Amino acid sequence: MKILNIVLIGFMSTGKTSVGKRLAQQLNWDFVDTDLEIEKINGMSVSEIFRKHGETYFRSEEEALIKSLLERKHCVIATGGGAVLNPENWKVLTQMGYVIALYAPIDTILERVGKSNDRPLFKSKRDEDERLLIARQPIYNKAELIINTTEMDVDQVVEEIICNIGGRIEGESAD
Ligand SMILES: Nc1ncnc2c1ncn2[C@@H]1O[C@H](COP(=O)(O)OP(=O)(O)O)[C@@H](O)[C@H]1O
Ligand SMILES: O=C(O)C1=C[C@@H](OP(=O)(O)O)[C@@H](O)[C@H](O)C1
Ligand SMILES: [Mg+2]
Repeated sequence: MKILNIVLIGFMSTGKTSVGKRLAQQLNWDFVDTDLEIEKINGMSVSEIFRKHGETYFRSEEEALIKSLLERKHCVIATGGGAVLNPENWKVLTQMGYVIALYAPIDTILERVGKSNDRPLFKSKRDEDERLLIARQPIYNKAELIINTTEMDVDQVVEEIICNIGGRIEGESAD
């Protein structure tokens, strides 16, 4: 099966946004980060949306945005970490393309988030954050490809994806 779009899922700070941007550049595809699109539409950051309107509003914006992507092709889509918890989003995203989960263990995630955490659902408290990671991981594990990014930098993750997709890009000839 040819790949029409690539969808990146996974926990906060596993690298979806950074990898997605670079992967799209390499493939010469569009890059869509669902959080950035929601920020553009609402004229404020995700954390401001959570503060002013609450998570329920953010999730409805996320669902509407993901639905609006359905007809797109040759896109790399970086989702927010909670997007695939909604079965409607899962349906659209799996229909759109090849779903890849990025994984990192909690200590790597804490290092990557660093001190400048602007993620409303990330508490920078190891036990609490790990509980959320463990609760969500079974959903991320439903992806067609899971990449453990612990020992990899962003370029290596991009390389791994490009190697994995091989000649399966839609629009490329089979030879
Ligand atoms: N493979 C990696 N190795 C080291 N740092 C990374 C890696 N992937 C992402 N980062 C860093 O981690 C932070 C969060 O990355 P980001 O792409 O925003 O993740 P996500 O979109 O999954 O939340 C950023 O500072 C980014 O530079
Ligand atoms: O995991 C989540 O529920 C969230 C992840 C964030 O995106 P990243 O995964 O890109 O940090 C963002 O969508 C929002 O803060 C909620
Ligand atoms: Mg992101």
